[in-house]
Amino acid sequence: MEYKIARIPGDGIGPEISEEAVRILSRIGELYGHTFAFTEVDAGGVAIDKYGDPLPEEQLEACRRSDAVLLAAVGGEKWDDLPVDKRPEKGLLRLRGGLGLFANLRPAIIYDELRDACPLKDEIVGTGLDILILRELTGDVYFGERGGDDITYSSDLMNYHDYEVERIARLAFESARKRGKKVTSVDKANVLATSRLWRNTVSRVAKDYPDVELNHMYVDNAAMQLVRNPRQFDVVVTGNLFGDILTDEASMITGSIGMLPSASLGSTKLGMYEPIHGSAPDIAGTGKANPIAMILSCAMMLRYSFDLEEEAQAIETAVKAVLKGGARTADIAAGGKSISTREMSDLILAELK
Ligand SMILES: NC(=O)c1ccc[n+]([C@@H]2O[C@H](COP(=O)([O-])OP(=O)(O)OC[C@H]3O[C@@H](n4cnc5c(N)ncnc54)[C@H](O)[C@@H]3O)[C@@H](O)[C@H]2O)c1
Ligand SMILES: CC(C)[C@H](C(=O)O)[C@@H](O)C(=O)O
Ligand SMILES: [Mg+2]
Repeated sequence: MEYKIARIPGDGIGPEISEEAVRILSRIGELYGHTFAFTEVDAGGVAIDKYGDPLPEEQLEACRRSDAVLLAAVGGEKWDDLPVDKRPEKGLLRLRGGLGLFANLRPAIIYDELRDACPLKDEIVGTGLDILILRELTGDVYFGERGGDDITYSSDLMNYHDYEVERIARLAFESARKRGKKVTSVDKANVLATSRLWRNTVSRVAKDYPDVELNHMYVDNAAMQLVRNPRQFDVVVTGNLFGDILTDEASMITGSIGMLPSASLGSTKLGMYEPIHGSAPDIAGTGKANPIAMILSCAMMLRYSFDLEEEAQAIETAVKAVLKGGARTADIAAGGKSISTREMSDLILAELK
């Protein structure tokens, strides 16, 4: 069967890790008899340089015509002086909004093999820590009206509708049913009206899931609890901005931001898959980038957009085996010997037999 993938290499380390994703998927295709047909799509800084727009309409259309989108990362210092609506990151937001991808799944899983890179090793290594953070992705302050001049006054409107909260809350309860049967909803309902709406809506939806335990937590406390006792969490559901921040934190308690994949889903099978990290301009071109978050994002794509569970697990098993064998990129080497981006993906490829 042929699967059409829109591939967005983007900026910084993006093209480097995106290339590794193609190698891994091509091997999966050979092994299991699938064809992955890639169309390269320009988005982010590279598209600003080429077309003066971080996501020209025809690039978005190419994504719409695909079965899934594989995005590496966008952004970088070169475009840092641009106003928010013209920046590379705006291209990413337009992709998420334009494709209707309201649910961002960010699994934070502990790899016991990474013990030395894990700052909470004594608390969580060997405990099977597995948190699923569900981040609402097409609402909140990211998509609200903006105003001002960036110098004397500026504003970003934070807003949510009940239906936007309801659909992500339902996904959280459905996911929890298949896992640890616990949902923690994170908000700032002691201060924000949007969080009052969030909390009321999640509580209402919870009535349809009496078998799932629900607790509410303020975001500042959640940030602290993630470090103090991450094992209390099963599924975490939260808004766009809080989810952005908490997932970077969650990645670090499990070892490195270079390890965390994500799936952005909507109401159709067309999803977008991307590592949670950015374009890492500080290591771009050095061969130091960890390709694992990108490679695990491919596994999520196989699972959620293509229903290829066995193939998804083959990638995940190969990654685990390589980590078990001791291979480390610099971010997970804990000061020890490290290998390059290409060497890491060569090892993962070799495990895919
Ligand atoms: N999805 C995306 O495209 C995305 C996500 C986050 C940030 N960004 C953009 O990326 C640019 C840089 O942002 P930032 O520096 O705040 O965050 P970043 O995630 O790019 O980097 C933060 C730190 O983590 C390291 N890091 C990130 N990914 C790594 C990997 N795969 N392997 C090893 N180390 C890795 C970097 O070297 C850096 O020290 C900004 O323009 C930002 O807007 C894009
Ligand atoms: C680059 C930026 C727009 C993006 C976000 O804030 O959603 C990133 O930080 C992420 O986590 O995917
Ligand atoms: Mg982020």
